[in-house]
Amino acid sequence: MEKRGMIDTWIDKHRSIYTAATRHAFVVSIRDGSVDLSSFRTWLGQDYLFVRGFVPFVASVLIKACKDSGESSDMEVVLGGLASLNDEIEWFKKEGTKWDVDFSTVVPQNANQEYRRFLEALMSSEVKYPVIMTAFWAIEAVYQESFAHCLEDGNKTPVELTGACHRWGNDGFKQYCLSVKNIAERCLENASGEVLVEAEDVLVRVLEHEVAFWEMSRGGQ
Ligand SMILES: Cc1ncc(CNC=O)c(N)n1
Repeated sequence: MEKRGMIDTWIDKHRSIYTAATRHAFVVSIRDGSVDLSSFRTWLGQDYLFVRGFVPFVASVLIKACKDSGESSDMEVVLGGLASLNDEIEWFKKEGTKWDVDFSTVVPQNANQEYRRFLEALMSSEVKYPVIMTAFWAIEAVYQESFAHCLEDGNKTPVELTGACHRWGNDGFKQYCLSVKNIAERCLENASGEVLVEAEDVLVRVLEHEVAFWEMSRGGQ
């Protein structure tokens, strides 16, 4: 049995926003096959821009893992995540071609810009390792939970969208998210009350940004 840590406690406490982030109408529409392709194209273009901004964020997590973590394996987990972003960017480019989305003309919407500004603030050297690890876990876990849902039994996910769902919904990504969660939990066990307050706040804010991010797909432009 997995030990219950702070993160599970916080997820229970903030269950409604967690569900809003992991079962958004856009994700549910992929799963039930009713998805509007212009929404998917909007998400694809916005997420490509997001992921480009996520790379320096993960790089800053990597630096903290090297400097502030007492465990040498933390660095390897984060490095694995950074390496998979390399494949991910290539994947986005192929999808862009497939769906006729020209990334060079995509304009970041407000929710995207705000999310990226939030990530930039977290990249400061002042932000404590347990706090950035909690944020990192939440960002990855929302995509893992959302896209895994599109592949669960009974799905009617359109075959041309299963590539996206497998990217984040596969078992390897699930295991990787668990590794990040275990790192975060270990750090939180030894954190001060002040750091715990900060980590919980950052967790909720990630979930809010993720909801706002999915919401952009409604615009469908
Ligand atoms: C808005 C958002 N959140 C999380 C992820 C998943 N991490 C890397 O790909 C993502 N692609 N986009």
